[in-house]
Amino acid sequence: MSGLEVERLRIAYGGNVAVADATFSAPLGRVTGLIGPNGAGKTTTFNAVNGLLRPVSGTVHLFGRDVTRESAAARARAGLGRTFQQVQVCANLTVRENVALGAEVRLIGRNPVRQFLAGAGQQREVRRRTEEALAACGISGLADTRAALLSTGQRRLLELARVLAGEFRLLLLDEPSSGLDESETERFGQILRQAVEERGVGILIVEHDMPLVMSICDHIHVLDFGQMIFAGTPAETQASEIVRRAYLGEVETAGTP
Ligand SMILES: Nc1ncnc2c1ncn2[C@@H]1O[C@H](COP(=O)(O)OP(=O)(O)OP(=O)(O)O)[C@@H](O)[C@H]1O
Repeated sequence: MSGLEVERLRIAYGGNVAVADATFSAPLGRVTGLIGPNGAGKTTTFNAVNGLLRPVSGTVHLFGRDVTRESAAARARAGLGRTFQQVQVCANLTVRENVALGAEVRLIGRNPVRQFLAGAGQQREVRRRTEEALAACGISGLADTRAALLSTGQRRLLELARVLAGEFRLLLLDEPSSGLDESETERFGQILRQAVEERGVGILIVEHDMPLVMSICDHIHVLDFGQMIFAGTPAETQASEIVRRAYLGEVETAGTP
């Protein structure tokens, strides 16, 4: 089944067009990269896919359904997961409690009465998913630690574990490796590949860390000044003269793709 399909998406802030007629897809069972220089329109595109921004024109299909007019909450219920550029965790809860939130929202639902009445079976399932996600992200040893005490890298892993504990079918990741050191980034990449291969989910990732992008993506789309300028495999993207030129001003800071 199809994951995300975006067609001729146009997004403007006031009169300024930030994304111009972008067409791309992110199928299930694949890691798809969305890259481009600073200000290219990647986060703006994510926000429109997610439902936080309304496009001027164009369509967003999720799992074969047109969700262009649907809210962010409805898209989340359909199976769209997301992390943000700024890590968002509940600082006063423990790592385990944070991760359990991800499992509870999807299993028990939004209705507080249903949460109160959640059966033992559901609670067991929440616990199982929580422990599984903690282990997958290598943070079981931190389960009882308050999130406020974690390093940025550990918070990133916590955020990922919370999403993995839920039931998303397609995950949007916005610069997930920022704040991670090299070995944490490598582990992060392995966790993502594992989720795709074992659960058949799809991932769309915006990321500046080119070694990570090149090692985990099956397919890459490149944005520049709001336009899709290239799409191809990691090897094709690395070899592309068009992509290289788009990145020229950033060679020293981000590394060329
Ligand atoms: N809230 C906003 N209001 C007005 N213009 C905005 C807003 N957010 C982004 N822009 C503009 O839209 C364009 C695309 O920005 P966007 O943040 O989507 O790019 P990006 O590719 O995610 O950049 P980065 O890699 O730096 O995060 C930029 O020109 C930016 O200045």
